[in-house]
Amino acid sequence: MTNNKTVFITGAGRRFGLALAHALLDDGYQVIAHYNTSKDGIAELEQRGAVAVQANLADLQQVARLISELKQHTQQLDLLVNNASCFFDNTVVDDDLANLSTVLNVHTAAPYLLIRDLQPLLAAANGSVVNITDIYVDSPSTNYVAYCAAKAGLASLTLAFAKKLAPAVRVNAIQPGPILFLPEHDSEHRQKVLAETPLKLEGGLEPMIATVRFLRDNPFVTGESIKVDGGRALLI
Ligand SMILES: NC(=O)C1=CN([C@@H]2O[C@H](COP(=O)(O)OP(=O)(O)OC[C@H]3O[C@@H](n4cnc5c(N)ncnc54)[C@H](OP(=O)(O)O)[C@@H]3O)[C@@H](O)[C@H]2O)C=CC1
Ligand SMILES: Nc1nc2c(c(=O)[nH]1)N=C([C@H](O)[C@@H](O)CO)CN2
Repeated sequence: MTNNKTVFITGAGRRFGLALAHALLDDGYQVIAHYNTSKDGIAELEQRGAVAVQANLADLQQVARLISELKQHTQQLDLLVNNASCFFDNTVVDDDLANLSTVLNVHTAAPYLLIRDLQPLLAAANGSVVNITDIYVDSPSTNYVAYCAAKAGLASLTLAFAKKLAPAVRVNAIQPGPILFLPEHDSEHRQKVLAETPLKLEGGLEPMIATVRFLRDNPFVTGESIKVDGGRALLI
């Protein structure tokens, strides 16, 4: 059963983006799922009727092409979720300056272009944008300096576009904490993070999905940023 509403999710091929895409398919949305390399997850979504679009968001020419492709698929956009992210630490960034551009483009420049150029489709639906930032925006990690700066840029875009696009379009953010560790995160890292997390658990993806639904469905919230972090922001 479709609700005749359309969502575009970046980074929908794995982990949170993939889970969110499945949840919005469950809600009856037409899902346009962006991916860069995760084809397996995307194939699952396509089997459920989602439309897949590929782009490396580090390359702003590909972002421009992605926007053109999107406009061929739909004339309205009820929800845009800027989720794509590359969690590069200082070593990765300092080893290759191209990675610095990647971090800044994926987290800040690409969302800027997507919101700017998809604004007419969002306004046509009185839609909204949800930007996925990070609790590190307010208390940057010294090990992920460029990543935190780029996410802070996305947080600033949230406030600016909330002002600029009102009343037709709402723009909000979610600041995750430890929702889902990476496979490479060892027990020592996990224990350290959970020691800094008052609720003492890895949040999982459902609290994030519930928060996207809250921001999507609440007509009187814009320019807001909600922490979904088990309280970890209190201690870092
Ligand atoms: N997991 C956690 O505990 C936390 C997560 N967050 C944030 O929550 C969001 C979801 O987290 P999570 O699912 O763990 O994220 P992941 O790091 O697992 O995945 C991020 C997604 O971004 C996409 N991506 C990465 N680089 C590029 C690129 N150059 N071009 C296009 N797409 C790209 C990937 O696409 P593909 O797979 O197709 O290559 C992937 O689907 C992210 O924004 C993250 O920063 C914040 C704090 C904690
Ligand atoms: N793109 C990603 N960004 C972030 C992740 C992740 O897995 N992918 N994870 C974190 C958390 O801090 C996590 O590492 C807890 O240690 C931050 N951003």
